[in-house]
Amino acid sequence: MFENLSDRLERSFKILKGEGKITEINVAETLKDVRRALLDADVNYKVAKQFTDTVKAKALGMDVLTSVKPGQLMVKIVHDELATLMGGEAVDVQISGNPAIILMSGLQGSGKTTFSGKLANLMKNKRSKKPLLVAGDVYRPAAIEQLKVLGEQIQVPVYTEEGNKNPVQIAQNAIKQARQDGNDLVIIDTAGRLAIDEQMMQEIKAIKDAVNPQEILFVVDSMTGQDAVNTAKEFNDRLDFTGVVLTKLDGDTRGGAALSIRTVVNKPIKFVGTGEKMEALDVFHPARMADRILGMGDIVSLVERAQEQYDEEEAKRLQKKIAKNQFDFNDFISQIQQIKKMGNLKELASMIPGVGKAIKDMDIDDNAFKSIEAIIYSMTPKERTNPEILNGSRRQRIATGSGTSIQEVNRLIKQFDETRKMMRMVTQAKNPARMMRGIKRR
Ligand SMILES: Nc1nc2c(ncn2[C@@H]2O[C@H](COP(=O)(O)OP(=O)(O)OP(=O)(O)O)[C@@H](O)[C@H]2O)c(=O)[nH]1
Repeated sequence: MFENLSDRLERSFKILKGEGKITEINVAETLKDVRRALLDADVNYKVAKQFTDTVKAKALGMDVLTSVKPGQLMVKIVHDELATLMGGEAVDVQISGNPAIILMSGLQGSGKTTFSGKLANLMKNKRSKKPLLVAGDVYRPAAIEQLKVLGEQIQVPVYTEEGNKNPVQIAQNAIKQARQDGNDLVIIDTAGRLAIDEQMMQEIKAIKDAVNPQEILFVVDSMTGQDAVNTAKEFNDRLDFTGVVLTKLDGDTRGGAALSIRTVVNKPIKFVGTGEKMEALDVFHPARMADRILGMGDIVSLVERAQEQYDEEEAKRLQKKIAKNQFDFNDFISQIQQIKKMGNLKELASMIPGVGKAIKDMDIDDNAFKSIEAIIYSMTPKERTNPEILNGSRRQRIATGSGTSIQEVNRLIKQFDETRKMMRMVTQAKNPARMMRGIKRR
């Protein structure tokens, strides 16, 4: 995401970074370039103009031209202004109240149902909440079904009233049910509507008035560009929502909506959706997003993502096995699964500073682990726990079973052996002499 914008901005700053050639003229030129880049990324015209005007004023105020590193100072000013444009500080979602009630709004297909599931999952796992999901789309039976499937997947109950066509009643009944069952968070998914559909706009307003939610989140597909900003405005006029959720930021979006929405509706962006999986949800941090736009990477989010998925118990168990030299193919595959849980590989790699641009045209296959998994799953349980018994004929059988080649199987087993040796050495590192002997033997 934002690739075009970060490329363009980087190019605009290049002139400024060149030594000794900075003049008032090329600062002005750069800012013109910045504005053009913003407009091309689908940022609202007024927002882009206001942005460059502010940057200019700040640059003059700080006497950029006579500073030691004018180029870097300009980048910093633009970075800080980008963060301010997107709201400055991260704003948390309100979950006080028992039950706390969160109402979803947004256009058809914006990703409301998927986000409702992701939010319930996050609240359950990270905030120790007991959420209840409510299927408030009375028009599309498939939408109710979709929510039920998600609920099952993340193990969160879903309240439905098939046959009842009154979403206000459904929402009220769901809240009663939540009180009875001790659910302290109610997430109400509603029917996707077109802003111009008066009846449907009245309906969601009626739900709001009846249940008085702590949060009304406006879910918007970031790929819709300028339209997203207009729709946000219409929904905000009617509902006075409390926050914005940008979905599909993993897609081929130009990102302008993210930059404009905050200014246009003056409501914070609270979450961003970055994929179809239930884990693909990030709390929105303006400064980190500014880093990303300027190609500085987002290492903090990457570390957080790793920590979230890191299973301490599992790590302890593994450590013990490694120490006893019992690390086997079952552990190997469980490690792969942990990495996969962190999300899309290309997206993860692009959070590393400097890597985003380098890999933007590269095809990083999310199925990179597929053949490894196929090979391991084609082993018998005995082979997985005792890799030593993998002789030639067993390897051939595994290759056939997994639809790979004997070379691939050999390569994997070799890699596995090396990993095991390395692990063993690291655990012996407390005894350097033994470790050195180990290295010499290799
Ligand atoms: N790549 C990507 N796809 C997403 C994301 N969020 C949702 N989707 C996909 O977008 C499509 C629409 O999402 P839904 O959650 O069904 O949208 P909705 O707003 O509930 O749609 P209606 O039920 O028609 O109102 C689905 O195929 C989702 O898998 C995201 O962050 N990234």
